[in-house]
Amino acid sequence: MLDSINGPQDIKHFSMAQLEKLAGEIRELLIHTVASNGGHLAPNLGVVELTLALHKMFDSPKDKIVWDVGHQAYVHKILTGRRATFSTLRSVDGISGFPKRCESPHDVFGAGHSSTSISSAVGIALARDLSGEKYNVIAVIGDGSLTGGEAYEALNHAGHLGINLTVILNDNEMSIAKNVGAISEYLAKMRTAPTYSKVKRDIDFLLRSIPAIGDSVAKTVERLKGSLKYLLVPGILFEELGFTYFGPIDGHNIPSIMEVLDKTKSIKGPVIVHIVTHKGKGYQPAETNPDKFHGVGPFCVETGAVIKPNGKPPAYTQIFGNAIVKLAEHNPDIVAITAAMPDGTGLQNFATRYPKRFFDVGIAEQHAVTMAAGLATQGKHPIVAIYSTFMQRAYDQILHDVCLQNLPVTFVLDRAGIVGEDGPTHHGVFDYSFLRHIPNIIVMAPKDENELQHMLYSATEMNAPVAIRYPRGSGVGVNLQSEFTKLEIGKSEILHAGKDVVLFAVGAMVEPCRQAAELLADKEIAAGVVNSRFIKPLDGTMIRQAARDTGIIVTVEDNVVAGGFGSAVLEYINSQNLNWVKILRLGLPDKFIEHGPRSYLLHKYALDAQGIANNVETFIRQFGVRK
Ligand SMILES: Cc1ncc(C[n+]2csc(CCOP(=O)(O)OP(=O)(O)O)c2C)c(N)n1
Ligand SMILES: CC(=O)[C@@H](O)[C@H](O)COP(=O)(O)O
Ligand SMILES: [Mg+2]
Repeated sequence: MLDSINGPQDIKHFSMAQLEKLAGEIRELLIHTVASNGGHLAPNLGVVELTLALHKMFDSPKDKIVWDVGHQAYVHKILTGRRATFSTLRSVDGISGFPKRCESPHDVFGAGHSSTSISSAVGIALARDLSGEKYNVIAVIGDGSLTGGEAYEALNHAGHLGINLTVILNDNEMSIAKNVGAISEYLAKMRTAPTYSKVKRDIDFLLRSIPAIGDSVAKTVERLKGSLKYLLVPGILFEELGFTYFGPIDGHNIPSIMEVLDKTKSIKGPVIVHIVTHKGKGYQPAETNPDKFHGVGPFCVETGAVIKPNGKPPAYTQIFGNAIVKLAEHNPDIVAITAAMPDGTGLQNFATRYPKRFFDVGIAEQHAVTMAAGLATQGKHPIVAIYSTFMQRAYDQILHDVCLQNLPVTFVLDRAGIVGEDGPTHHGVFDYSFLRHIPNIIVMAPKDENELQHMLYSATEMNAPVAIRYPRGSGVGVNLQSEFTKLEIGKSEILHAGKDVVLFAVGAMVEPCRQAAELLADKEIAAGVVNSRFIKPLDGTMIRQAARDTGIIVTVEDNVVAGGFGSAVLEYINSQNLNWVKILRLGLPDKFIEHGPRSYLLHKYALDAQGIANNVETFIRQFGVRK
């Protein structure tokens, strides 16, 4: 049946039985494709029936379906002409793991970062109304994404406008980990909102108990009041914002979903449909561990065991997670904050060990940073662990709330540089550029796992805003030191000298530069290598030394060249009138980097040893090696 699907029109005539059968086939395709390619399995298994109902009841791409985060849009892609290419999911030149406008007219809005769907849907609906066109606009947002502030900005505005649009709230009680927050608790109450019969029972109980006047009656009245509130106006929060609320309904019951969607078409103004789903539905390992199968690497379908590349050194994430626990033992002021990603950032051990000093704020990066600033004003030392790409959300909070007040907050940016298959929405390649120009901040990047430990310790001893960034995945594989040492701010280190050129490498680029120097030596080019360590403040002494010794400097970073580390060195050289210096800046170009394996992309963009060596050799030949 699935092989006959080449577009949503192919399911319009399907019966319920056929749709149920198709759902089973889609689940099989999801499981086997993600088992091979990796990806977001649990979220997609949870929206199979919803997506079928949406494409049955609406007419995409005339009707616009917007996905929040979009990590759960695989079924949408399968139904909208990408079944045959679905096996290329997240692979080089294959289809993206997120909606992309350039990939299909059915992908009406690109996504990857959370809580944007309602805002974009409002914009699309406004454009529709301004041009007098007629079509439905639907935003699909998860309960986790509904913890993101932008979602409320959009709900507030949509209610104010009274605009015609439908929000589908996919409530599976999960963000990546278990969902957090008062909204999540409110949704739980609505999921378990008392049915009429329960309220009736309460009333009966009350009446029977009148002779026994006392606290039992008072409690019952209280309970009755609580019940009535949810019974008489379920979804009161949304209703008060101007939405018509439907739900909660079974998000795996296609006829129920279709019935409600049909009703929404005739309702004026914004509508919210609250569906309840099971993340990972249809694949036992994912149903049991929806957090592990939220985003998963290749795995064995039979057992659900993730296929781990053997012999890999521990990930930087793990090094950070262990180091922060160790530091917290001796420093009671250390508190840790995550924005809905305790596992991804490595804070789960800290959370277990120091539950009172750990805060998961939900997908709320802006709140996380300003809350950290508040904590810092009262003597705490917050460690804010947020992926580089998601830290972009909190740029003004870093600048305005932390750095302007020069508060001791440590930002730990995991997934910096090229992340790989998540692609352009997730590569953390801008943080050097959006951080280094902010006054008061110190920006560091470790060459290996030991230096990460030293940087973390140093940051907790510096009474200033500090950012530390490191890449996704394994470290270099050095023997881990048990002692953490304090680094001198702004001090870099010479790894080895070279009379022809000096490579100023930073962070994850140090190791490939060390290897590149060996390749260059075979070409009789003596390249020095500096582990720069600090993107801000720069080690001016080292730069001036290199200017005098070789007059040729190459900077290497896994950040965009524009405004990055190399730009900082260039500015410094200019400010010191070192006009004879020739400088080559290696890094990522002024474009969004596509998805693909991290190693493949580093090679493609010449940020592996061979690429760096080739570029340096070409540059040197151009200016002649100093005799
Ligand atoms: C701004 C931002 N922060 C964090 C993330 C990481 N992230 C991706 S999906 C997700 C959880 C989404 O939960 P929900 O919306 O409930 O979708 P579900 O996976 O449960 O279907 C998070 C935290 C992100 N994509 N964007
Ligand atoms: C969809 C999303 O934003 C997250 O699931 C992200 O893909 C996690 O990235 P890691 O797999 O690097 O933790
Ligand atoms: Mg969820």
